[in-house]
Amino acid sequence: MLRCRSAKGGYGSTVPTTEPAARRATVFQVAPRDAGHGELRATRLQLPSGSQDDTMSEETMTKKVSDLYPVNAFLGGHAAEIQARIEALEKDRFASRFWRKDPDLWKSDPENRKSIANSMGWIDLPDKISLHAPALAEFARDLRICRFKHVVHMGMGGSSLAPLAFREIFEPGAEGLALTVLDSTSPSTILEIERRLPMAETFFIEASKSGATVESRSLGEYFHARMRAVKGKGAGVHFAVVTDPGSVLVKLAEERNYRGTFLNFADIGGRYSALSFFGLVPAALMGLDVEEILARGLSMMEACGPDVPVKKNPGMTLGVVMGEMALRGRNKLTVIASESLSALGMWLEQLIAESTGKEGKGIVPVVGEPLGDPAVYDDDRLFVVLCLEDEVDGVLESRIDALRKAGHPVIVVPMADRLDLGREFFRWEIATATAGAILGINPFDQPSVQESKDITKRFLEQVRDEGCLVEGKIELGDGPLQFYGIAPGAASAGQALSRFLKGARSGDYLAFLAYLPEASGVEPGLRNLRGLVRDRLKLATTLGFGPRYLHSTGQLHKGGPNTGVFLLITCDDPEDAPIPGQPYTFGVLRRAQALGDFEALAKHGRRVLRVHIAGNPVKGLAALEKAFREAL
Ligand SMILES: O=P(O)(O)OC[C@H]1O[C@H](O)[C@H](O)[C@@H](O)[C@@H]1O
Repeated sequence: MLRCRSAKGGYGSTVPTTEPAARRATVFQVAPRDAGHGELRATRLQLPSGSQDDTMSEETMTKKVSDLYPVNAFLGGHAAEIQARIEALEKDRFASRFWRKDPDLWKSDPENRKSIANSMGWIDLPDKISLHAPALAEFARDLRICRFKHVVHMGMGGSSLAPLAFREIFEPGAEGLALTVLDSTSPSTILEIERRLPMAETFFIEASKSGATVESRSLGEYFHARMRAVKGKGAGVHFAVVTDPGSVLVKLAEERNYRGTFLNFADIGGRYSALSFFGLVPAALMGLDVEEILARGLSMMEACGPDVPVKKNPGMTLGVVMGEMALRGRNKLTVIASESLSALGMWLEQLIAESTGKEGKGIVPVVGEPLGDPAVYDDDRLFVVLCLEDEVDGVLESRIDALRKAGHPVIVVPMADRLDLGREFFRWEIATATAGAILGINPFDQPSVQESKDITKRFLEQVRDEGCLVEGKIELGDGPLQFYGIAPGAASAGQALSRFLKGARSGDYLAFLAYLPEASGVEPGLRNLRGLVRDRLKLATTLGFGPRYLHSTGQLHKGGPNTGVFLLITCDDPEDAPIPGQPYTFGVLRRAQALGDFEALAKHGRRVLRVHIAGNPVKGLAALEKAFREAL
């Protein structure tokens, strides 16, 4: 339902002063649908309450039941177990119960049953949200008419990773706005965006299901204050929120006359929200073909329907493979994504890690690790190849073939084109929820995420009370590297790392938790470290930039199996930015988040070491690589 209301503030102020008078008049014509005063038209898009409906219409589900989406799977000797599991699920009427949102497929205690029943609003999203695609296109058209050129999407985890995938995988449409996704508290990232984008032509989306996430709230306040400095009371026309009904953002948007309020379904968790307003609003503003993306999602939804046998269900069979492989020790789901699809890997990482990493169980997604020869991998891997059909070349094929020949299971998921992203979002959501049932966990909650947040809050209160963060004592300094939390007796960086890595066993993974700028030179430096550890120790490696990973793999790190070895890397911020209304800056917030997670990991008995880089992070990473070479 699209509801228009008028609000004070004027389009006039959003139009560059060079705007021809005729165009300005057109802008004003868009506005007065209800009030007729040439005032700002605010959009409020609310999804129908039918979201809680348990039943799919006959028509929807029988239209095109198909098994058109097979994955090409080599099961590395596990075909019999997988077949047996498929038969067991069939006997248990898994598919029809799944579509009836039966919580007992996962958990039977009252608390989990309630949480699961309230989290399955995503299963028919491609169908029920497609009604709203024209309204999204209209919203995007209004922004174009008002001469907006850029959109900044601010959100964390499930509220930003699908937009990031759209941003990285697609070129903006011919008339689309250029999308920037901001999911960081790094001062240099924030200031770079502020310097790069002309405020008068920039539109901001604050996306948060809860409306309470500290990063998104701080970013929203920062850029609203900046816009007010430029536009005064007219700042609101540059903003929209995507959130759940009743969140503080709804009220805020009303008070500040924001241009748009997109109310999502409350029964969809962040990581299952790609095809809801959280993913689709930025996609529409980029000028993407949202209707076609949803049509692809719908075709997968139908192929995964309640009447399709599990063995022909492209989402559930994938989930069975993921779950069964994990139970058999192959729980490092290693994504080999072609360059153009690498951002899909980041979305998948959150979906899989946060959904399955709990109760000491979990599937560890390994994304962005350089592809190696079969000999550098332990037998804890399940490989998944994500590629566009026309990107599969002889080199990739022969490398995949080598993995198969060495006995590693490999699944190839080809996409006909980029629009198939709609299809894959849906397939992997079904697959992950199915794998969750096999592992016997609730795939829709994230009980361990709060702990780091609580400790971070304690550090920030310390700043409020004492004026600064207390970081603990540097236990070893070696050139630009300063170590915290090392085993006693180490006299050099190499020795500190050697002692730290000594206990790493087959089946463990090394996670690099980088509170570093995502600037040129940093990522290659970290990539080198990953390659080194993987090749020398045969350990799976992961990389997360802080604070993004807290909302992605953070749950798995603390709630999953105690097989992670964590190297947390911080560095100095060369510049900083204030957070309106707070006694601390973005730089302090980010450091408090790093310290909060370090403490939470230690509390869970995880093996964790912190190294701080003094000065240039690229040089620091080079020193770290040298130390790793000494240690391994
Ligand atoms: O959308 P929000 O309420 O701001 O939540 C953003 C993120 O916050 C937490 O970290 C959760 O673990 C994520 O699942 C969620 O996506």
